[in-house]
Amino acid sequence: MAALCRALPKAELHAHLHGCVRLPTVASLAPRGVDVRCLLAPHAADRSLASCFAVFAAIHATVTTLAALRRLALEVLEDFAADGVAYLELRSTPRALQDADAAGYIACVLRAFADFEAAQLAARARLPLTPRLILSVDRSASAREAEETARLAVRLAGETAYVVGLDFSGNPTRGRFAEFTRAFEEARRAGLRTTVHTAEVEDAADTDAILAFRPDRLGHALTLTPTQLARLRAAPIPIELCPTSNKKTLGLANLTCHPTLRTLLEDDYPISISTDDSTVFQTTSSRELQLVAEACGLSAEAVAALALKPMDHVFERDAQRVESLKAHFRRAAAEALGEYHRSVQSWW
Ligand SMILES: CNc1ncnc2c1ncn2[C@@H]1O[C@H](COP(=O)(O)O)[C@@H](O)[C@H]1O
Repeated sequence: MAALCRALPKAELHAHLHGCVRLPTVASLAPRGVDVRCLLAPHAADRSLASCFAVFAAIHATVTTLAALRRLALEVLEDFAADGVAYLELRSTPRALQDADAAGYIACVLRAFADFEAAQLAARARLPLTPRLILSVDRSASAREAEETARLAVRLAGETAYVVGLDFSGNPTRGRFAEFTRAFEEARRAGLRTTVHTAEVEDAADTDAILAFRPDRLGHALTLTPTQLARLRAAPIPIELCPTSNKKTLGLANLTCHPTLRTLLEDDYPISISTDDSTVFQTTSSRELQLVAEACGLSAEAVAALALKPMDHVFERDAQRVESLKAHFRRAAAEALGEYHRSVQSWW
């Protein structure tokens, strides 16, 4: 199953740039006074939300220049491509660096995307990765900052195909979606797609406000009340599930205790399986797929279908491109399944 999951083409829809950085890079860049030991193995066992946010603070204190950000972004793209991710919606929160403002930060990430694609083309990559960017609004920030981020996202979406949406994330114990609705309405009016971290911790009123807004996708959606779940079943909004992240932040013994995974799979609800923060949770897109397959006893065909499923709710705006990506996915998945069955037969 591990080999099949690695070989399948994957679409990663929920990955935060700074949560996916390479550890050795962060360790080598960390300035004096910034302790990055919280990223290392023994500490990684504790990934409560509080621990995650301590890690993000250490990474942000390390990545303070455009050169560091560019290196980081290129490495993240390389790592997802090496894991067989063919379509990636990476998200990141614009912030000022020592040598750039928030707009300069995003311009740097977009240049890294373009350079990465040019390098793939030159290398004639067999399964090239299509990168897209979602700008994140941090729920700890002010409504004014959120509106600036929304306006930046709208402007850039008019200038480049790379920018496809607006996300709401950050420490879920802070802020409320209702304070930021204006920014998200502005983005939606301008044609941008929206995804909102929802019910990562228990907060039924916040979840009600998010569901009333009806974003294009929901992140996590873990602590839903029965009424909220029924509402979603009646009118589905695709959910981005991040199994290892969910297991760790909720403190679950294993994935079979996940509050929604099995029921959403059984309902054929629109979901995507994602990493959230591949470094913080020490995982990959392939591994997340494999963990779900093992926890839910999926057949090889069901896993291949699950890998393809997110392509139905990507934020890519070019419909023709989505269709050609899907065709590409189906061909590559058929090859991976063929190889899997051949290897199982020869094993017997
Ligand atoms: C664990 N679950 C999570 N829940 C909520 N927000 C999260 C998150 N994981 C990451 N982020 C958000 O992404 C930022 C890091 O990447 P960027 O600096 O934006 O590239 C974090 O600071 C947080 O705001």
